[in-house]
Amino acid sequence: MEAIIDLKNLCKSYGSYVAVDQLNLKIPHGEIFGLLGPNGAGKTTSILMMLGLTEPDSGSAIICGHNATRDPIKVKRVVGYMPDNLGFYPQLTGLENLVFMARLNGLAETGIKENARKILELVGLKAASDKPASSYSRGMKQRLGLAEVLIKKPKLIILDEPTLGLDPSGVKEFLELIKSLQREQGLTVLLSSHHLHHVQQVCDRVGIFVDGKLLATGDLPTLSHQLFGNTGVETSIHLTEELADPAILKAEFSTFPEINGLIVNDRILQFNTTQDITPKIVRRLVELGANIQAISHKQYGLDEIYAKYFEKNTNLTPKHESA
Ligand SMILES: Nc1ncnc2c1ncn2[C@@H]1O[C@H](COP(=O)(O)OP(=O)(O)OP(=O)(O)O)[C@@H](O)[C@H]1O
Repeated sequence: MEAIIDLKNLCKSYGSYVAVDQLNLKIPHGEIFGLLGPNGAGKTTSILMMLGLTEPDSGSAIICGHNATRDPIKVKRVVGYMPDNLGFYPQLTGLENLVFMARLNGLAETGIKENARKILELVGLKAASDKPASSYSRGMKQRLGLAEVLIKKPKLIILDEPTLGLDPSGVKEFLELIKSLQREQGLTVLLSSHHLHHVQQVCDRVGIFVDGKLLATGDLPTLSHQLFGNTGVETSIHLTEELADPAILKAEFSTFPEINGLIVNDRILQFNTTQDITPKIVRRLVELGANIQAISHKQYGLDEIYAKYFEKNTNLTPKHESA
């Protein structure tokens, strides 16, 4: 299937500062992709190149089959973009703002208000449609921003830091809305964020973007695998007494294909495994006569993955400062 976003060797510098460095990325139809990176990583610059609003120094951005640099108008027709700094006419109602935006986008006048009302209902603003935008909370403004994006019936929506400034319940609700749009309307979504947990909640795949470089892409297990090898899960088992012969135990567990490592430290057994096989390990230990006192279990999440990438790349971070 043709990729909705197809970026090849995309580069952009501001003077001697490299903001985006050889960005390669394909996003298929129907995916929610999270571009995750700290402030200044180059996320907005990449998005602007995808929209044809900034010209790349080299490389290409093909969006829904159109070259963003050569055909920005065609890209604009099929992509809905929500920037991180939303602006509305405060004295106009939500409905009036939306109708105004629909006209700006050249949408047909027939049924324009009915359609706007439907979209406002879809994003959960039905009750507030006739209230001025100045009375909207941050979360409501984000929803109105999303409504403005959806009214042009885009194939792809690009959301730059959509959860910025929302409280935890606002974040949850907004992300659930995005997910339901993907499910019900088959939308493809690219969202940028520097919040790990937000991205983790909703994205099918994540790209970790640091210092202009896309360091890794994949779903959580894939990223975990790339970073931690096969040691994705750590299970620690505390026994009531020390083992008489740890070598026997090690030999026994060496036959488990999921186990990559076993460290025996007095009464503590630490298993590194490709997947969570805690019940299987416990069963075998009990069969071998071990008395278990406690079990703890840890699966690497996006936090560890993110931290690991930053740890790995701390030597890259000062690049900007030295520019
Ligand atoms: N027009 C510009 N002129 C010079 N430097 C720029 C320009 N636009 C962006 N930059 C620099 O390029 C780098 C990448 O910026 P960009 O806005 O793409 O990052 P970001 O990941 O979106 O971060 P943020 O979340 O802070 O917006 C930053 O260091 C920024 O200062």
